[in-house]
Formats: sequence, C-alpha cells, structure tokens
Amino acid sequence: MLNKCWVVIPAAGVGARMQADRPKQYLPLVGKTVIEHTLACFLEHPAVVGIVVAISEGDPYWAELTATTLSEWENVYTAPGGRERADSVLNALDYLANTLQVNADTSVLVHDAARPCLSRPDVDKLLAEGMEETAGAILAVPVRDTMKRAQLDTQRIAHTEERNGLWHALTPQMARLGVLQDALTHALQMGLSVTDEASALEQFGLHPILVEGDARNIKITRPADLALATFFLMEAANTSHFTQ
Ligand SMILES: Nc1ccn([C@@H]2O[C@H](COP(=O)(O)OP(=O)(O)OP(=O)(O)O)[C@@H](O)[C@H]2O)c(=O)n1
Ligand SMILES: C[C@](O)(CO)[C@H](O)COP(=O)(O)O
Repeated sequence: MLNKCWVVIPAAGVGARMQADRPKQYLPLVGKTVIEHTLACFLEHPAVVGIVVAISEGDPYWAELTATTLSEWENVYTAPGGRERADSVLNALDYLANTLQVNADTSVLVHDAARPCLSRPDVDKLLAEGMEETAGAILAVPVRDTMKRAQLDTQRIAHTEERNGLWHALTPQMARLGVLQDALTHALQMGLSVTDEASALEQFGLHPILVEGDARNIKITRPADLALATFFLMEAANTSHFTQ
C-alpha cells in the first residue's frame, strides 16, 4: 500500500522506574491516560491503516479503554507482550504478518506507549523521509550536553565522548514489516542487546536514517517526566502544535 503504514505500540511494560501504582502507560495525564494520548496521534492519521498494541497478559486496564475511548475504532488490535520490549514488538509484528496477513513490504512505525507527546508534524516528517528508505528511519534529536563515559567500576569520569554525530534515539522507528521481523528475530536468536528497532536493523547490517524530531517527544520513565509531559501537552493544546 503506497504511502500507508501500520503502527505497533509496545505497551506491555510494568514501569518499574516510575514507582507508580500501575504501569505508567495507564497513569492519568491531562484528562486521559498516557496511552490514550499516544494512540490519539495515530488513530485519525490518514496514512495509518491500523494499530497493534502489545499488552501484557492479564492487563486489567486495556479493557476499560476498548469500552470507552477505543470503542469506535475497528482498526486497533492487541498482541501479547513479551519478556522485553523487543519481544513485545516482535509479537506484534508476527501478529501483523500471520494473523492480519499484512504484506512484508508494508511500512511499520513502532512507537513507545510511554511517549505521549509525539506531534503530528513529527509523524508526517518521519513518513515523508522514511517511506522509501529500505534501511529504516527513526526520529532522533542531536545530543546537546557534553557526554561523559564513566569508569567501569567507579562513578568517576573515564573520558568525554565525542559529541558531534551523537543523537538521542526516539520513537517512532520505521521499517518494512518483513525486514524488521527478520532483524529482530536474528538479534534475539543471537542474544544481542536490542533496546530499539534500529539496533536490530544495525546488527542486521543496515544503516537507518536519522530524522530530526522534537525534543519534547519524551519517554515517560521516571516520576518527574509526568510533570514535564503535562507541561508539553498543555503547551501544545494552547498552540495546536500537536494537531496541525
Ligand atoms: N516487556 C516490555 C517492556 C517494555 N514495553 C514497552 O516499551 C516501552 C518503552 O519501555 P520502558 O520505558 O522501558 O517501559 P517499562 O519497561 O515499562 O519501564 P521500566 O524499565 O521502568 O520497567 C513502554 O511503552 C513499555 O510499555 C513492552 O511493550 N514490553
Ligand atoms: C526505544 C527507545 O525509546 C529509544 O530511545 C528506548 O530504547 C527504550 O528503552 P527502554 O529501556 O525500553 O525504555
């Protein structure tokens, strides 16, 4: 499907670093849950054919969403979460390929449920620059701070990393369904560290492109991030930045 894509949302984490009473993707944020803000960016996007959300077995919160916010949406599916984020993503990709019979050349965007501040212009920019890119594409922001490498067994500085050419990887990360399935399967079978889709693609010999995105597309990881996300979403609501 030309210029169309599917979206995978890994949402099966427990959010341990958040130290909350529920997984962080279900925490309240500016009038709804974190994951509802995340999904909103894709539900009405004309290029998005459908969404597969990887949720943990026995997730007690998802059903509430399907009964309310998502009750009108027929193109939202679920797949089982896995031990690690990469396993959850691969399960969702396998669901796309095997259950929904989505063509292997179809583009897929993988976006963390815990990144609710993604803007529509950033999605459009990634699609525009990544749709024809067979090696994949990711949203990223150049590093601003000086980066230090710690000594292995102390909290002392070993050396300063070269900052030029260093980027923070964000999501969505985009690739063709078949290529990403093969890359993730290969990486996991080899026991390689896979913390994002691009690292699997790199280990598969590919060099995805870096698409500069908005630094406000933060991942809610620790308690302080929720206040920051609240500020960004309120700011966006007042400037319609996220709805252009
Ligand atoms: N086995 C896992 C682990 C993580 N995720 C998802 O991947 C995204 C990014 O992961 P992270 O921020 O690490 O979330 P958690 O693993 O929940 O956080 P923590 O490491 O603090 O437990 C989140 O949307 C999370 O729900 C997932 O789908 N399956
Ligand atoms: C995918 C990611 O958000 C890109 O920065 C990041 O790697 C997720 O890491 P986490 O440890 O699973 O939060």
